[in-house]
Amino acid sequence: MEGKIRVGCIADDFTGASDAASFLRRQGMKTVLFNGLPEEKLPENCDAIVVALKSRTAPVKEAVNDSIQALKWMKAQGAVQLYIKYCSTFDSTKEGNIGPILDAALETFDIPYTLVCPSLPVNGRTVKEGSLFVNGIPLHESHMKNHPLTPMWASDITVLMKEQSKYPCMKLSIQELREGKEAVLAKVEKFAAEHPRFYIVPDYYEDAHAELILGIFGDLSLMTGGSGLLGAEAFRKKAAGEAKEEMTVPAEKSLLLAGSCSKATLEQIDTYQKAGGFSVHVDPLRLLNGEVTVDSLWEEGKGASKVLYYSSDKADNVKKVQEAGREKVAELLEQTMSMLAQRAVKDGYTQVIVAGGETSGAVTQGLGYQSYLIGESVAPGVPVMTPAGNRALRLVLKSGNFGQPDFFERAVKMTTEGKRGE
Ligand SMILES: Nc1ncnc2c1ncn2[C@@H]1O[C@H](COP(=O)(O)OP(=O)(O)OP(=O)(O)O)[C@@H](O)[C@H]1O
Ligand SMILES: O=C(O)[C@@H](O)C(=O)CO
Repeated sequence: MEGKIRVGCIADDFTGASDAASFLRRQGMKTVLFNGLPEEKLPENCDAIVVALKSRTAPVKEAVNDSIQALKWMKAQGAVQLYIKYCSTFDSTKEGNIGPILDAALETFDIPYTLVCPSLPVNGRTVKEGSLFVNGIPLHESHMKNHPLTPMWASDITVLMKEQSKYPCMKLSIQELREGKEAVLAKVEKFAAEHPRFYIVPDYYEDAHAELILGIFGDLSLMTGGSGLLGAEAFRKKAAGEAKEEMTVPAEKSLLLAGSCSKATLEQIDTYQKAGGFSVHVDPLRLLNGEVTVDSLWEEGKGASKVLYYSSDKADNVKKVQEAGREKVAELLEQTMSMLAQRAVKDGYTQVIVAGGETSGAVTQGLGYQSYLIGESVAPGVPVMTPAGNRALRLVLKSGNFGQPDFFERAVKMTTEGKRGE
Protein backbone atom coordinates (compact mmCIF):
# COMPACT_ATOMS: atom_id res chain seq x y z
CA MET A 1 0.00 0.00 0.00
CA GLU A 2 1.40 3.40 -1.00
CA GLY A 3 1.57 6.46 1.23
CA LYS A 4 3.17 6.84 4.59
CA ILE A 5 0.16 7.33 6.83
CA ARG A 6 -2.02 4.22 6.78
CA VAL A 7 -5.06 5.78 8.43
CA GLY A 8 -6.14 9.38 8.90
CA CYS A 9 -9.04 9.58 11.31
CA ILE A 10 -11.16 12.46 12.54
CA ALA A 11 -13.25 12.05 15.67
CA ASP A 12 -16.09 14.25 16.87
CA ASP A 13 -14.81 14.57 20.42
CA PHE A 14 -11.65 13.96 22.37
CA THR A 15 -12.51 10.66 24.02
CA GLY A 16 -13.85 9.38 20.72
CA ALA A 17 -10.46 10.22 19.25
CA SER A 18 -8.57 8.49 22.04
CA ASP A 19 -10.88 5.49 21.64
CA ALA A 20 -10.06 5.24 17.92
CA ALA A 21 -6.37 5.88 18.61
CA SER A 22 -6.22 3.12 21.22
CA PHE A 23 -7.43 0.53 18.70
CA LEU A 24 -5.05 1.76 15.99
CA ARG A 25 -2.21 1.54 18.50
CA ARG A 26 -3.26 -1.99 19.42
CA GLN A 27 -3.02 -2.90 15.74
CA GLY A 28 0.66 -2.06 16.03
CA MET A 29 0.48 1.36 14.43
CA LYS A 30 2.46 4.23 15.89
CA THR A 31 -0.41 6.58 16.50
CA VAL A 32 -0.44 10.29 17.22
CA LEU A 33 -3.51 12.13 18.36
CA PHE A 34 -3.86 15.83 17.61
CA ASN A 35 -6.16 18.08 19.55
CA GLY A 36 -7.75 20.07 16.74
CA LEU A 37 -6.27 20.69 13.35
CA PRO A 38 -2.48 20.35 13.76
CA GLU A 39 -0.20 23.32 13.60
CA GLU A 40 2.82 21.15 14.43
CA LYS A 41 4.81 18.96 12.04
CA LEU A 42 3.96 15.28 11.95
CA PRO A 43 6.29 13.14 14.08
CA GLU A 44 8.62 10.69 12.29
CA ASN A 45 7.42 7.22 11.30
CA CYS A 46 3.88 7.66 12.31
CA ASP A 47 1.44 5.10 10.91
CA ALA A 48 -1.87 6.62 11.97
CA ILE A 49 -3.07 10.09 12.84
CA VAL A 50 -6.21 10.95 14.69
CA VAL A 51 -7.54 14.49 14.90
CA ALA A 52 -9.88 15.21 17.78
CA LEU A 53 -12.51 17.79 16.89
CA LYS A 54 -15.29 19.26 18.95
CA SER A 55 -17.87 18.61 16.28
CA ARG A 56 -20.37 16.42 18.09
CA THR A 57 -22.39 19.25 19.57
CA ALA A 58 -20.99 22.26 17.68
CA PRO A 59 -23.25 24.20 15.29
CA VAL A 60 -23.74 22.13 12.11
CA LYS A 61 -21.90 24.49 9.76
CA GLU A 62 -18.87 24.74 12.02
CA ALA A 63 -18.78 20.96 12.55
CA VAL A 64 -18.89 20.32 8.80
CA ASN A 65 -16.20 22.91 8.03
CA ASP A 66 -13.83 21.63 10.72
CA SER A 67 -14.31 18.02 9.62
CA ILE A 68 -13.74 18.64 5.94
CA GLN A 69 -10.71 20.81 6.60
CA ALA A 70 -9.17 18.10 8.79
CA LEU A 71 -9.91 15.35 6.26
CA LYS A 72 -8.35 17.37 3.46
CA TRP A 73 -5.29 17.99 5.62
CA MET A 74 -4.93 14.26 6.27
CA LYS A 75 -5.20 13.47 2.60
CA ALA A 76 -2.53 16.06 1.91
CA GLN A 77 -0.28 14.25 4.44
CA GLY A 78 -0.65 11.11 2.31
CA ALA A 79 -3.24 9.26 4.39
CA VAL A 80 -4.16 6.13 2.44
CA GLN A 81 -7.53 5.70 4.10
CA LEU A 82 -9.77 8.23 5.81
CA TYR A 83 -12.00 7.36 8.74
CA ILE A 84 -14.74 9.46 10.30
CA LYS A 85 -15.20 8.31 13.89
CA TYR A 86 -18.42 9.15 15.73
CA CYS A 87 -19.85 7.73 18.88
CA SER A 88 -20.81 4.07 19.10
CA THR A 89 -24.12 5.31 20.50
CA PHE A 90 -24.54 7.55 17.43
CA ASP A 91 -24.66 10.73 19.55
CA SER A 92 -26.38 13.30 17.38
CA THR A 93 -29.58 15.31 17.11
CA LYS A 94 -32.13 15.47 14.31
CA GLU A 95 -30.11 18.33 12.83
CA GLY A 96 -26.77 16.51 12.95
CA ASN A 97 -23.91 16.42 13.16
CA ILE A 98 -23.20 12.92 11.86
CA GLY A 99 -25.40 13.18 8.72
CA PRO A 100 -24.22 16.59 7.51
CA ILE A 101 -20.55 15.69 8.04
CA LEU A 102 -20.86 12.41 6.13
CA ASP A 103 -22.83 14.05 3.31
CA ALA A 104 -20.17 16.75 2.97
CA ALA A 105 -17.36 14.15 2.95
CA LEU A 106 -19.00 12.15 0.14
CA GLU A 107 -19.48 15.34 -1.85
CA THR A 108 -16.03 16.80 -1.20
CA PHE A 109 -14.15 13.66 -2.19
CA ASP A 110 -16.71 12.69 -4.83
CA ILE A 111 -17.36 9.27 -3.32
CA PRO A 112 -20.59 7.40 -4.15
CA TYR A 113 -20.94 5.52 -0.86
CA THR A 114 -19.38 4.67 2.46
CA LEU A 115 -20.19 2.56 5.51
CA VAL A 116 -22.16 3.75 8.53
CA CYS A 117 -20.98 1.35 11.19
CA PRO A 118 -21.23 2.48 14.83
CA SER A 119 -20.78 -1.07 16.25
CA LEU A 120 -18.28 -1.77 18.98
CA PRO A 121 -19.23 -5.23 20.28
CA VAL A 122 -16.46 -5.31 22.90
CA ASN A 123 -18.25 -2.42 24.63
CA GLY A 124 -21.75 -3.78 24.04
CA ARG A 125 -22.68 -1.68 20.99
CA THR A 126 -24.10 -3.86 18.24
CA VAL A 127 -26.05 -3.40 15.02
CA LYS A 128 -28.66 -5.99 14.08
CA GLU A 129 -31.15 -5.60 11.24
CA GLY A 130 -29.93 -2.05 10.91
CA SER A 131 -30.77 -1.10 14.52
CA LEU A 132 -28.28 -0.06 17.16
CA PHE A 133 -28.31 -1.75 20.56
CA VAL A 134 -26.50 -0.87 23.79
CA ASN A 135 -25.87 -4.01 25.80
CA GLY A 136 -28.83 -5.61 24.06
CA ILE A 137 -31.21 -2.68 24.65
CA PRO A 138 -32.43 -0.66 21.65
CA LEU A 139 -30.55 2.66 21.61
CA HIS A 140 -33.60 4.86 22.23
CA GLU A 141 -34.68 2.73 25.20
CA SER A 142 -31.17 2.67 26.70
CA HIS A 143 -29.62 5.29 29.02
CA MET A 144 -29.03 7.29 25.82
CA LYS A 145 -32.66 8.41 25.82
CA ASN A 146 -31.70 10.65 28.76
CA HIS A 147 -28.37 11.94 27.49
CA PRO A 148 -27.91 15.57 28.63
CA LEU A 149 -26.84 16.83 25.18
CA THR A 150 -27.89 14.25 22.59
CA PRO A 151 -30.93 12.29 23.81
CA MET A 152 -31.47 9.51 21.27
CA TRP A 153 -34.92 9.22 19.69
CA ALA A 154 -34.66 6.04 17.55
CA SER A 155 -32.54 2.92 17.12
CA ASP A 156 -32.89 2.18 13.42
CA ILE A 157 -29.88 3.78 11.77
CA THR A 158 -31.79 4.55 8.59
CA VAL A 159 -34.34 6.46 10.70
CA LEU A 160 -31.58 8.29 12.59
CA MET A 161 -29.87 9.19 9.33
CA LYS A 162 -33.05 10.17 7.50
CA GLU A 163 -33.51 13.17 9.76
CA GLN A 164 -29.99 14.49 9.33
CA SER A 165 -28.70 13.34 5.93
CA LYS A 166 -29.61 14.04 2.31
CA TYR A 167 -28.80 10.51 1.16
CA PRO A 168 -30.48 7.13 1.71
CA CYS A 169 -29.16 4.10 3.60
CA MET A 170 -28.94 0.54 2.40
CA LYS A 171 -28.95 -2.16 5.08
CA LEU A 172 -26.87 -5.31 4.76
CA SER A 173 -27.68 -8.27 6.97
CA ILE A 174 -25.16 -10.90 8.06
CA GLN A 175 -26.80 -13.42 5.70
CA GLU A 176 -26.27 -11.01 2.82
CA LEU A 177 -22.67 -10.31 3.84
CA ARG A 178 -22.06 -14.06 3.94
CA GLU A 179 -23.09 -14.33 0.29
CA GLY A 180 -19.60 -13.04 -0.50
CA LYS A 181 -17.98 -10.01 -2.06
CA GLU A 182 -19.26 -10.49 -5.59
CA ALA A 183 -22.90 -10.93 -4.62
CA VAL A 184 -22.78 -8.03 -2.14
CA LEU A 185 -21.11 -5.68 -4.61
CA ALA A 186 -23.74 -6.59 -7.22
CA LYS A 187 -26.45 -5.48 -4.75
CA VAL A 188 -24.52 -2.32 -4.03
CA GLU A 189 -24.22 -1.58 -7.75
CA LYS A 190 -27.96 -2.05 -8.17
CA PHE A 191 -28.65 0.41 -5.36
CA ALA A 192 -26.06 2.79 -6.82
CA ALA A 193 -27.90 2.82 -10.15
CA GLU A 194 -30.80 4.59 -8.45
CA HIS A 195 -28.91 6.60 -5.85
CA PRO A 196 -25.80 8.54 -6.83
CA ARG A 197 -24.76 8.82 -3.17
CA PHE A 198 -25.77 6.62 -0.26
CA TYR A 199 -24.71 4.82 2.89
CA ILE A 200 -24.32 1.15 3.66
CA VAL A 201 -25.40 0.02 7.13
CA PRO A 202 -23.92 -3.44 7.74
CA ASP A 203 -25.01 -5.63 10.60
CA TYR A 204 -22.20 -6.21 13.06
CA TYR A 205 -23.17 -7.83 16.34
CA GLU A 206 -20.34 -10.28 16.88
CA ASP A 207 -16.60 -9.67 16.64
CA ALA A 208 -16.33 -12.09 13.69
CA HIS A 209 -18.70 -9.95 11.59
CA ALA A 210 -15.99 -7.30 11.20
CA GLU A 211 -14.02 -9.72 9.06
CA LEU A 212 -16.99 -10.12 6.69
CA ILE A 213 -17.45 -6.36 6.41
CA LEU A 214 -13.77 -5.57 5.97
CA GLY A 215 -13.35 -8.42 3.50
CA ILE A 216 -15.76 -6.58 1.21
CA PHE A 217 -15.34 -2.92 2.08
CA GLY A 218 -11.96 -2.81 3.86
CA ASP A 219 -10.23 -0.86 1.10
CA LEU A 220 -12.76 1.93 0.71
CA SER A 221 -10.96 5.25 0.67
CA LEU A 222 -13.40 6.54 3.31
CA MET A 223 -14.99 4.60 6.14
CA THR A 224 -17.11 5.84 9.00
CA GLY A 225 -18.25 4.45 12.31
CA GLY A 226 -17.40 3.74 15.91
CA SER A 227 -14.05 2.13 16.58
CA GLY A 228 -15.26 -1.47 16.16
CA LEU A 229 -13.87 -1.83 12.65
CA LEU A 230 -10.55 -0.23 13.64
CA GLY A 231 -10.02 -2.84 16.33
CA ALA A 232 -10.84 -5.83 14.12
CA GLU A 233 -8.25 -8.44 13.25
CA ALA A 234 -8.78 -7.75 9.52
CA PHE A 235 -7.65 -4.17 10.05
CA ARG A 236 -4.27 -5.38 11.33
CA LYS A 237 -2.94 -5.95 7.82
CA LYS A 238 -2.60 -2.20 7.57
CA ALA A 239 -0.16 -2.01 10.49
CA ALA A 240 3.38 -1.05 9.61
CA GLY A 241 5.21 -1.98 12.78
CA GLU A 242 4.97 -2.75 16.46
CA ALA A 243 4.47 0.36 18.56
CA LYS A 244 5.61 -0.33 22.09
CA GLU A 245 5.93 2.92 24.01
CA GLU A 246 6.14 2.54 27.77
CA MET A 247 3.74 4.88 29.43
CA THR A 248 4.48 4.61 33.13
CA VAL A 249 6.03 7.21 35.38
CA PRO A 250 7.00 7.21 39.06
CA ALA A 251 3.87 7.58 41.18
CA GLU A 252 3.05 11.16 42.02
CA LYS A 253 -0.30 12.73 42.62
CA SER A 254 -3.40 11.68 40.68
CA LEU A 255 -6.36 13.87 39.79
CA LEU A 256 -9.59 12.15 38.78
CA LEU A 257 -12.43 14.14 37.22
CA ALA A 258 -15.92 12.86 36.43
CA GLY A 259 -18.41 14.97 34.50
CA SER A 260 -20.16 12.07 32.81
CA CYS A 261 -23.59 11.12 34.16
CA SER A 262 -23.57 7.78 32.36
CA LYS A 263 -24.50 4.54 34.10
CA ALA A 264 -20.95 3.18 33.83
CA THR A 265 -19.37 6.31 35.31
CA LEU A 266 -21.87 6.42 38.19
CA GLU A 267 -20.94 2.82 38.99
CA GLN A 268 -17.22 3.60 38.73
CA ILE A 269 -17.57 6.49 41.17
CA ASP A 270 -19.48 4.27 43.55
CA THR A 271 -16.83 1.53 43.35
CA TYR A 272 -14.05 4.06 43.94
CA GLN A 273 -15.82 5.55 46.95
CA LYS A 274 -16.70 2.17 48.43
CA ALA A 275 -13.03 1.22 48.20
CA GLY A 276 -12.28 4.28 50.38
CA GLY A 277 -11.13 6.63 47.59
CA PHE A 278 -11.17 10.32 48.54
CA SER A 279 -13.66 12.43 46.56
CA VAL A 280 -15.09 15.93 46.38
CA HIS A 281 -18.61 16.51 45.05
CA VAL A 282 -18.88 19.36 42.56
CA ASP A 283 -22.45 20.49 43.13
CA PRO A 284 -23.71 22.45 40.09
CA LEU A 285 -26.31 24.38 42.11
CA ARG A 286 -23.75 25.50 44.67
CA LEU A 287 -21.41 26.49 41.86
CA LEU A 288 -24.19 28.44 40.16
CA ASN A 289 -25.07 30.43 43.26
CA GLY A 290 -21.42 31.02 44.16
CA GLU A 291 -21.41 28.98 47.38
CA VAL A 292 -18.43 27.04 46.02
CA THR A 293 -15.78 28.14 43.52
CA VAL A 294 -12.85 26.54 41.74
CA ASP A 295 -10.64 27.94 44.52
CA SER A 296 -12.70 26.44 47.32
CA LEU A 297 -12.98 23.08 45.53
CA TRP A 298 -9.25 23.03 44.94
CA GLU A 299 -8.58 23.73 48.61
CA GLU A 300 -10.90 20.88 49.60
CA GLY A 301 -8.96 18.26 47.62
CA LYS A 302 -5.48 19.71 47.46
CA GLY A 303 -3.72 17.73 50.16
CA ALA A 304 -4.65 14.29 48.84
CA SER A 305 -2.32 12.19 46.70
CA LYS A 306 -5.40 10.91 44.85
CA VAL A 307 -8.64 12.83 44.62
CA LEU A 308 -11.79 12.44 42.54
CA TYR A 309 -13.89 15.50 41.72
CA TYR A 310 -17.30 14.55 40.40
CA SER A 311 -20.47 16.33 39.37
CA SER A 312 -22.02 13.14 37.97
CA ASP A 313 -25.58 12.54 39.07
CA LYS A 314 -28.71 10.55 38.27
CA ALA A 315 -30.88 11.60 35.31
CA ASP A 316 -33.70 13.09 37.45
CA ASN A 317 -31.32 15.37 39.34
CA VAL A 318 -29.55 16.37 36.13
CA LYS A 319 -32.91 17.37 34.60
CA LYS A 320 -33.75 19.52 37.64
CA VAL A 321 -30.40 21.29 37.55
CA GLN A 322 -30.76 21.90 33.83
CA GLU A 323 -33.81 24.07 34.51
CA ALA A 324 -31.20 26.77 35.11
CA GLY A 325 -30.20 26.36 31.43
CA ARG A 326 -28.70 23.20 29.96
CA GLU A 327 -25.82 24.86 28.13
CA LYS A 328 -25.09 27.19 31.01
CA VAL A 329 -24.78 24.35 33.52
CA ALA A 330 -22.72 22.19 31.14
CA GLU A 331 -20.34 25.05 30.39
CA LEU A 332 -19.91 25.94 34.06
CA LEU A 333 -19.17 22.36 35.05
CA GLU A 334 -16.86 21.72 32.12
CA GLN A 335 -14.89 24.90 32.81
CA THR A 336 -14.65 24.02 36.50
CA MET A 337 -13.21 20.59 35.69
CA SER A 338 -10.85 22.13 33.17
CA MET A 339 -9.54 24.66 35.69
CA LEU A 340 -9.03 21.97 38.32
CA ALA A 341 -6.95 19.99 35.81
CA GLN A 342 -4.84 23.05 34.96
CA ARG A 343 -4.17 23.71 38.63
CA ALA A 344 -3.23 20.10 39.24
CA VAL A 345 -0.71 20.00 36.39
CA LYS A 346 0.84 23.24 37.61
CA ASP A 347 1.01 21.73 41.08
CA GLY A 348 2.96 18.67 39.86
CA TYR A 349 0.21 16.09 39.50
CA THR A 350 1.44 13.43 37.06
CA GLN A 351 -1.82 11.59 36.37
CA VAL A 352 -5.00 13.20 35.11
CA ILE A 353 -7.88 10.79 34.58
CA VAL A 354 -11.16 12.08 33.19
CA ALA A 355 -14.61 10.54 32.62
CA GLY A 356 -16.89 12.02 29.97
CA GLY A 357 -16.37 13.16 26.39
CA GLU A 358 -17.37 16.81 26.71
CA THR A 359 -15.62 17.02 30.05
CA SER A 360 -12.44 15.58 28.56
CA GLY A 361 -12.69 18.01 25.65
CA ALA A 362 -12.79 20.95 28.04
CA VAL A 363 -9.90 19.53 30.07
CA THR A 364 -7.64 18.96 27.06
CA GLN A 365 -8.51 22.38 25.67
CA GLY A 366 -7.58 23.93 29.02
CA LEU A 367 -4.30 22.04 29.25
CA GLY A 368 -3.52 23.21 25.73
CA TYR A 369 -1.33 20.36 24.49
CA GLN A 370 -1.47 19.94 20.75
CA SER A 371 -0.52 16.31 20.33
CA TYR A 372 -0.31 13.06 22.25
CA LEU A 373 1.49 9.80 21.75
CA ILE A 374 -0.80 6.83 22.35
CA GLY A 375 0.16 4.03 24.73
CA GLU A 376 -1.47 0.89 26.08
CA SER A 377 -5.12 0.76 27.04
CA VAL A 378 -6.65 0.73 30.53
CA ALA A 379 -9.89 -0.64 29.04
CA PRO A 380 -10.96 -1.19 25.42
CA GLY A 381 -10.94 2.24 23.81
CA VAL A 382 -9.24 4.02 26.71
CA PRO A 383 -5.49 4.46 26.20
CA VAL A 384 -2.83 6.06 28.37
CA MET A 385 -1.61 9.17 26.57
CA THR A 386 1.46 11.31 26.89
CA PRO A 387 1.41 14.90 25.67
CA ALA A 388 4.27 15.78 23.33
CA GLY A 389 4.65 18.99 25.35
CA ASN A 390 4.95 17.32 28.78
CA ARG A 391 6.57 13.89 28.80
CA ALA A 392 6.11 13.53 32.56
CA LEU A 393 2.34 13.68 32.39
CA ARG A 394 -0.04 10.77 31.80
CA LEU A 395 -3.59 11.39 30.70
CA VAL A 396 -6.40 8.87 30.58
CA LEU A 397 -9.62 10.17 29.07
CA LYS A 398 -12.62 7.93 29.19
CA SER A 399 -15.76 8.15 27.18
CA GLY A 400 -18.75 8.17 29.56
CA ASN A 401 -19.86 4.59 29.27
CA PHE A 402 -16.50 2.91 28.85
CA GLY A 403 -14.45 1.01 31.38
CA GLN A 404 -14.82 -1.57 34.13
CA PRO A 405 -16.43 -0.76 37.52
CA ASP A 406 -12.97 -0.37 39.11
CA PHE A 407 -11.77 1.79 36.21
CA PHE A 408 -10.43 4.67 38.32
CA GLU A 409 -8.27 2.38 40.44
CA ARG A 410 -7.00 0.56 37.33
CA ALA A 411 -6.15 3.79 35.55
CA VAL A 412 -4.16 5.06 38.53
CA LYS A 413 -2.35 1.73 38.88
CA MET A 414 -1.56 1.44 35.21
CA THR A 415 -0.16 4.94 34.88
CA THR A 416 1.92 4.61 38.01
CA GLU A 417 2.90 0.96 38.21
CA GLY A 418 2.73 -0.07 34.58
CA LYS A 419 0.11 -2.78 35.02
CA ARG A 420 -1.93 -3.63 31.98
CA GLY A 421 -5.58 -2.90 32.52
CA GLU A 422 -7.23 -5.08 29.93
N1 LIG B 1 -24.97 17.13 37.86
C1 LIG B 1 -25.03 17.58 36.60
N2 LIG B 1 -26.10 18.27 36.19
C2 LIG B 1 -26.19 18.72 34.92
N3 LIG B 1 -25.25 18.54 33.99
C3 LIG B 1 -24.17 17.84 34.35
C4 LIG B 1 -24.00 17.34 35.66
N4 LIG B 1 -22.81 16.72 35.75
C5 LIG B 1 -22.25 16.83 34.54
N5 LIG B 1 -23.05 17.50 33.68
C6 LIG B 1 -22.78 17.84 32.29
O1 LIG B 1 -23.23 16.76 31.47
C7 LIG B 1 -22.40 16.64 30.33
C8 LIG B 1 -21.88 15.22 30.28
O2 LIG B 1 -21.23 15.05 29.07
P1 LIG B 1 -19.87 14.26 28.91
O3 LIG B 1 -19.65 14.23 27.44
O4 LIG B 1 -18.80 14.80 29.75
O5 LIG B 1 -20.21 12.81 29.46
P2 LIG B 1 -20.89 11.63 28.62
O6 LIG B 1 -21.88 12.21 27.69
O7 LIG B 1 -21.34 10.61 29.58
O8 LIG B 1 -19.65 11.06 27.85
P3 LIG B 1 -19.56 10.64 26.32
O9 LIG B 1 -19.88 11.86 25.52
O10 LIG B 1 -18.14 10.26 26.22
O11 LIG B 1 -20.53 9.52 26.14
C9 LIG B 1 -21.25 17.64 30.52
O12 LIG B 1 -21.53 18.82 29.80
C10 LIG B 1 -21.29 17.90 32.02
O13 LIG B 1 -20.73 19.15 32.39
O1 LIG C 1 -17.56 5.45 20.30
C1 LIG C 1 -17.68 5.64 21.51
O2 LIG C 1 -18.57 5.11 22.19
C2 LIG C 1 -16.76 6.61 22.17
O3 LIG C 1 -15.52 6.64 21.56
C3 LIG C 1 -17.32 7.98 22.10
O4 LIG C 1 -17.22 8.62 21.10
C4 LIG C 1 -18.08 8.49 23.25
O5 LIG C 1 -17.78 9.84 23.47
